[in-house]
Amino acid sequence: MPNFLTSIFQWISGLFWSKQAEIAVVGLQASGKTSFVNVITSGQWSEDVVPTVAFNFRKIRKGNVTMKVWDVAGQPKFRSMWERYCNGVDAIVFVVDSVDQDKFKTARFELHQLLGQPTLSGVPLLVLGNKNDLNGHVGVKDLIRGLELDKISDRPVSCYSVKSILLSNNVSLTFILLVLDEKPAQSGYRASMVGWQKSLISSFWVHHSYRSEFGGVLGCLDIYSLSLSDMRIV
Ligand SMILES: Nc1nc2c(ncn2[C@@H]2O[C@H](COP(=O)(O)OP(=O)(O)OP(=O)(O)O)[C@@H](O)[C@H]2O)c(=O)[nH]1
Ligand SMILES: [Mg+2]
Repeated sequence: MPNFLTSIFQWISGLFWSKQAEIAVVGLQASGKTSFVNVITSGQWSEDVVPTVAFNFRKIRKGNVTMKVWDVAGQPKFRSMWERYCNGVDAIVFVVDSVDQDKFKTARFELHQLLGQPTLSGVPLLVLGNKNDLNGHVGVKDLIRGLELDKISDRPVSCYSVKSILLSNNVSLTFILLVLDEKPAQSGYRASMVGWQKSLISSFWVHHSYRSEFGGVLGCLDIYSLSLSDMRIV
């Protein structure tokens, strides 16, 4: 195709396929939120992270996807701010340190308290159990139980076990789009999930899928090894 036709084609397909999303990333301190956001925005893992004060805001564009990201601080004194940053977003990303099981109770409390805010009703939730490169981490099954994700019935919920140090920005964006594409059970929903699951399965080594076991949680996978170049933004 001549160049100008390709450009026109890209412009038209951009109109139909472009996605804009705004997300808020919350969770207890040191769970890895800023590390994850660094990966989404720069595609690179950085060792030099400092505890966030209040929040960081990032805007990124990749392919047809434009995403605004609020990376909110997790120390106790900042948690009352979470609701403000989550208000109006397309998805809440809740990051948990999957090794630090002593903190699950606090994480569960803070998560359910947040979701109980009337302003956030129905906002899709993506839970990332982070740091699965470390010994002693728990998989999605225990995360779902520990955080009582199966009790959340007023919004789409997904849970993935990951290591932010090994994600690429495509992979991270794909997770988020995955959540945004999950609709409450209705006709057509299953077909779209099957498509997504297939694209995930072809790109990842998936060790377990508990989807059928936990009716309330739409997508949940333990992801241990990734082929970083495979994920495509659609
Ligand atoms: N092993 C391992 N360490 C990680 C991973 N993700 C983050 N970390 C480490 O966890 C620590 C905390 O990471 P941050 O990204 O600052 O955590 P945060 O959730 O932003 O913390 P606050 O800003 O205080 O709320 C850092 O030492 C990171 O290097 C991971 O996937 N694996
Ligand atoms: Mg941070």
